Amino acid sequence: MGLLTPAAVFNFVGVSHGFKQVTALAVGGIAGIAAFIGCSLLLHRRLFDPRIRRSSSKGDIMVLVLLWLQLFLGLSTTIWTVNALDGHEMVLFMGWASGLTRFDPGASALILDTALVYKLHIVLGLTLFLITPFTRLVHIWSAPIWYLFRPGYQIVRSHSKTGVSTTPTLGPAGLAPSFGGDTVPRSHSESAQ
Ligand code: HEM
Repeated sequence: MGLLTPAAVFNFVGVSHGFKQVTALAVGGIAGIAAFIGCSLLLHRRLFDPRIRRSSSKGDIMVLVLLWLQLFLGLSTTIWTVNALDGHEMVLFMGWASGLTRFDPGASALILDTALVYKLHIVLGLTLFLITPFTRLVHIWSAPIWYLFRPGYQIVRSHSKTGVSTTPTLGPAGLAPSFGGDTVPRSHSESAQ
């Protein structure tokens, strides 16, 4: 959003380039660190939890690896950005982004002299958009408002009469995980949790 909003809008509302740059660095940096920690945990789980690993396609793993790399590159840009707090580099990126929306073939010339890490981050960012239709990332184009209105068919575990643990356990390789208790649709469950 920040890159695609025309500079004239920021000028109109009185937000200077320096203020926008520092805000983007601070807010984006904090959000980026949180996302990096979360993505690392998810990637570790997907790679090293045997049950999750068995049900993951190559595409599922690739998407997480690319997102992890993208976050790493994005956070790395901050090392360069702290030396450009007046926002002059950010103005170049904004010019490049608005050039893209106008199909301006000369847009890339604006960012030719910026650090390599920005370019790697941009190439990978655009690649993530490119692979979206072929991976699980496709869900970013859906607006899941229908979830608010759908009937309750969430699957939950019933309480076992025998007192046997209902903790999910690993089934034989290649099969779905087995559960200690019966699995029943929520609408039939006596005590939906
Ligand atoms: C085509 C897509 C993308 C483009 C063009 C892009 C561009 C940029 C640019 C120019 C910066 C430097 C901003 C500055 O100077 O302050 C940046 C920073 C950053 N980007 Fe991206 N990015 C893209 C996608 C992504 C994605 C998908 C993620 C997360 C997975 C991400 C995470 C970050 C982070 C954490 C920072 C550092 C914090 C900040 O400066 O705000 N970027 N990005």
